[in-house]
Amino acid sequence: MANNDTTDGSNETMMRDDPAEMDLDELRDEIRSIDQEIVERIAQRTYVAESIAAVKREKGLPTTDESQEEAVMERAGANAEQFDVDANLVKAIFRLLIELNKIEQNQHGINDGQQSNWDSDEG
Ligand SMILES: C=C(O[C@@H]1C=C(C(=O)O)C=C[C@H]1O)C(=O)O
Repeated sequence: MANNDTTDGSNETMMRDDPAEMDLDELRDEIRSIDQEIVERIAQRTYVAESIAAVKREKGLPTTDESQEEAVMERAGANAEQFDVDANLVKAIFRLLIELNKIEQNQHGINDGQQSNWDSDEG
């Protein structure tokens, strides 16, 4: 087996076995493990954003920062291109991650009055 240690934050998919030599169950195990890592990293991203929101609150700043959001989106597009995946779809995922943070921040009572794009009376 290849070295599957992912703790260094490197792009682990590049380090793993050749998919052509893995059977379906092994490949689906690989996906399951990656899916768990993705959700874990999303949770970590949300946790850091909550810390940022707390600092902003201390400083009397709004939680939403549109110029920072634009920088995040631009970075997402550049990273997508680097790894040869569809930049627009990756940016759509990052738009959702930003919205997730805003919803979490609202739920923790640190709403600055700005609505998330996903806030709605319906649903
Ligand atoms: C995390 C921050 O707060 C909000 C959430 C962002 C995000 O999820 O990337 C970006 C900008 C802010 O609207 C931040 O300002 O960095």
